[in-house]
Amino acid sequence: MPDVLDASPYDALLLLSFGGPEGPDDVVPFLENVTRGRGIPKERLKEVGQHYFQFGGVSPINDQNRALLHALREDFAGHGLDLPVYWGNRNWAPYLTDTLREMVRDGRRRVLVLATSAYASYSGCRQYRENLADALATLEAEGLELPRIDKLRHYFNHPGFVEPMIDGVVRSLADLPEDVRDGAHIAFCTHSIPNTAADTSGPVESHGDGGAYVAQHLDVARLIADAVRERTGVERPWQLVYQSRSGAPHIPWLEPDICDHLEERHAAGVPAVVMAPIGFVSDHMEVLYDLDTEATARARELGLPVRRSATVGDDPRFVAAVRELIVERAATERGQDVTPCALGALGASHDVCPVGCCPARAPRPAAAGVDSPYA
Ligand SMILES: CC1=C(CCC(=O)O)c2cc3nc(cc4[nH]c(cc5[nH]c(cc1n2)c(C)c5CCC(=O)O)c(CCC(=O)O)c4C)C(CCC(=O)O)=C3C
Ligand SMILES: [Fe+2]
Repeated sequence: MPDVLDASPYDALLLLSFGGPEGPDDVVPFLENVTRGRGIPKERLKEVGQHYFQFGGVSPINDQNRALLHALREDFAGHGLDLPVYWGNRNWAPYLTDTLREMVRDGRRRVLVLATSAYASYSGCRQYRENLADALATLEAEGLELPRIDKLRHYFNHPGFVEPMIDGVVRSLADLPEDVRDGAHIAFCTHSIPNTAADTSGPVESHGDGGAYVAQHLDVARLIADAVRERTGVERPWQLVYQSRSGAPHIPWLEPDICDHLEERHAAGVPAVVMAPIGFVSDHMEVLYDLDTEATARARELGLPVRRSATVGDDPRFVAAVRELIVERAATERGQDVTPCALGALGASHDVCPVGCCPARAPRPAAAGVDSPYA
């Protein structure tokens, strides 16, 4: 028998994700769910719909979450962590509200949330918290007793998130033709967001150009680049670049875009590039289309060899990291003195989002933070 791990006071984990379409008929309603009230131009939506149709209308994200769910359950069982795991999405079935209702009916009273988003920002954090508040409001209106909901801290700098990505970059470099391998640059890729959203990402005191969003990505990029240099014995230039921009062209979003970056590197004589999608937890559509399809096609036109390195997905080290994060947070909630596990210069992120953290354009209730209207 393994030692028993203590998850109390928590009685359930909720894997909370984005959700994605599972067939052609799902694509338009999914996009409507995602973009409701967000002012994304129609042209952009048509284009993004095509990305999904090109893959049979199926996003891989749901199967990736099913695999993660399975791996978490196996890992918990194997380590004596007695904590049931549920799964709900913000934008597609199984919907968060339905999952949370099921959890309440199962008698769950203290829910810990694992979001499939590792960094600070409105899109990666508060929007998830707003959707949790919406779900709680619905259950409240149904007369159900509301559980207390906490959210695990941002895990971008947890070794179980960073180490699989180091391996991934090393593997991608090894996969490049030998004559371009040592000269290859690394492009660390993440989702572009509006500059204003980046500047206000994270706690108020960390605001500055690019805010916590950019600072956290730079910290991870530096960790990976340093480890890759140590492992391969070659110093390679790297840069943080962006992808998947939407929104009106006159509103500034984080740049450079990966495709422009590849052109610029090629023009500068760089012989190859590894694209490392550090902003994402699994190989979902933003990776499959924006990097593997669009950016890779651009590179081919240029004659620039590129490789795209792996996301963590259900890597056993990431799964173990989730378990460690749970045990750590549960101990903190029980009043124990805990040293949170984190790599890099920034240290562990806060457990509970402070007031004003990654604000929305229009204030809305958000659960699992200091400013939550719920207990
Ligand atoms: C920071 C960030 C992450 C990473 C953190 C996290 O993972 O949460 C992320 C993930 C994802 N984004 C996804 C899909 C989409 N995101 C969109 C739109 C937007 N994303 C934004 C930001 C982010 N997005 C923003 C600022 C917008 C503009 C509209 C708005 O301000 O809300 C749109 C609308 C069309 C478009 O314009 O692209 C779609 C379809 C999928 C699912 C992929 C699949 O199906 O496999 C995933 C995992
Ligand atoms: Fe997105």
